[in-house]
Amino acid sequence: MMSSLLDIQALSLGFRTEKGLAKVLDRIDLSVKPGEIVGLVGESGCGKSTLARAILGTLPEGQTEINSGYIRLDGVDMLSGGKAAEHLRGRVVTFVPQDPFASFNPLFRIGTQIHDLMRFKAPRDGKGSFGRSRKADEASAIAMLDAVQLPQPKAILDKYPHQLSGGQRQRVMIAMALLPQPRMIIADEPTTALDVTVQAQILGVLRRLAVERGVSVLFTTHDLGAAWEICDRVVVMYAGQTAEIAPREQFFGDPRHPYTRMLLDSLPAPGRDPVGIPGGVPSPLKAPNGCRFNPRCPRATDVCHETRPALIAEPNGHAVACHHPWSAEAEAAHV
Ligand SMILES: Nc1ncnc2c1ncn2[C@@H]1O[C@H](COP(=O)(O)OP(=O)(O)OP(=O)(O)O)[C@@H](O)[C@H]1O
Repeated sequence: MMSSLLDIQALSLGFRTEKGLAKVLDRIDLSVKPGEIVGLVGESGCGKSTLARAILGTLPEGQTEINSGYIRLDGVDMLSGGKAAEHLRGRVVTFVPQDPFASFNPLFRIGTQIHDLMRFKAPRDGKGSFGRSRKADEASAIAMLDAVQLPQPKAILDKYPHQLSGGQRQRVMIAMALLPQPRMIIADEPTTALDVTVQAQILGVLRRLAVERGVSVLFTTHDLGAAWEICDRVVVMYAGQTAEIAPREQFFGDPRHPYTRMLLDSLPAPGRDPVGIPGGVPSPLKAPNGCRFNPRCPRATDVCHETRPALIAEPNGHAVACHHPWSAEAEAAHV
C-alpha cells in the first residue's frame, strides 16, 4: 500500500477562550496519499479551516492547546514548531485561500508579488536564494499563468490585484501555489467567493494541474457538488470528529453515516424536495458526549450518547464512525 504524504492521527486541539476550552478537533484521523485529491467536507463550524490551519502552522499562538495526536507531512512532525516543519511550509505544502483578494497586497503589482514568492520559496537547484535571475523567474511565472489559462499572462504581471476579476485572482493564487513545485496544496474553500460557472472552471484547472504534476490536494468545502467535481476521496467531518471516509463513488452512492446521508439529502435533486438537517453544529464549548452528531441523528440510541464510535475501515477503503451505520444492502433486505 502506498504510504501517506499527509498523516493525521487522533488529533485533538482546542482554543482557550474566556468561557473555557473550545474543543474544536476531537481525535481526527485523516490521510492523503501522494497525488491524491481529498475533499474535507462538513457544515460551517465543523472545524475544517482549523484543521487546514493546523497543518499550515497558522493557528493563533498562545491560544491553541494540542491535547493528543500528530500531523506528519512527508514524515515531518508539523506540530513540533521545529525548523524542518517550517521549511516545508510554502515549499512542500502551499495554500490556496478562500478569498484571494484578501491574500494579495493591494499596493503591489502581481509580478512583484510572484517574484517575492519565488525568491524565497521556489526551488533553486542548489544555487541558493539568489541563484536564478529575475528573467528566469519571470519566464517560469508566465508559463504558470498560461498553465492556469489566464489570457495574456505577461500583461497580468503588470496589473494590480484590483484590476483582475475574482476568477482571475483565484487562477493567479493557484499559479502561486504551484510555482514552488509543492507536493501538496491545501485549498480552503477556494471557490466559495466565485459564481457557479467560474467555480467549475477553477476546480477543473486545479484538478488538471494537480493530476498532471502529481500534486496532492486537500480541499475543504461545504459544497458537495464541488467535492464531486474534484475529489478522489471524501472525508466527512462533523463537529471536530471524523464521521466517514470514502472513495468518491462510494461517498455519493453508498453513504453509511447518517450525517453523510442527511448532507446528501439536503442537495436538490429531480423528483424530491431537498431535506435540511434539523438543528445546528454544537458549540465546541458544549460538545455532546459520545458521537457529537447524536442530538441531530434519527438513528441515535443510548450508546451514541455514551460512547464515541470508533472509525472502522472496510478493506475497500470505506470507513465509518457510527454505532448504527446505514447499509444499502440491509435496507434492501428489509423492504
Ligand atoms: N481562535 C478561536 N477561538 C475560539 N474558537 C474558535 C477559534 N477559531 C475557530 N473557533 C471555533 O472553532 C469551530 C470550528 O471553526 P472552523 O472555522 O474551523 O470551522 P469550518 O468548518 O472551517 O467552518 P467555515 O466553513 O465556516 O470556515 C467554530 O465553532 C469556531 O467558532
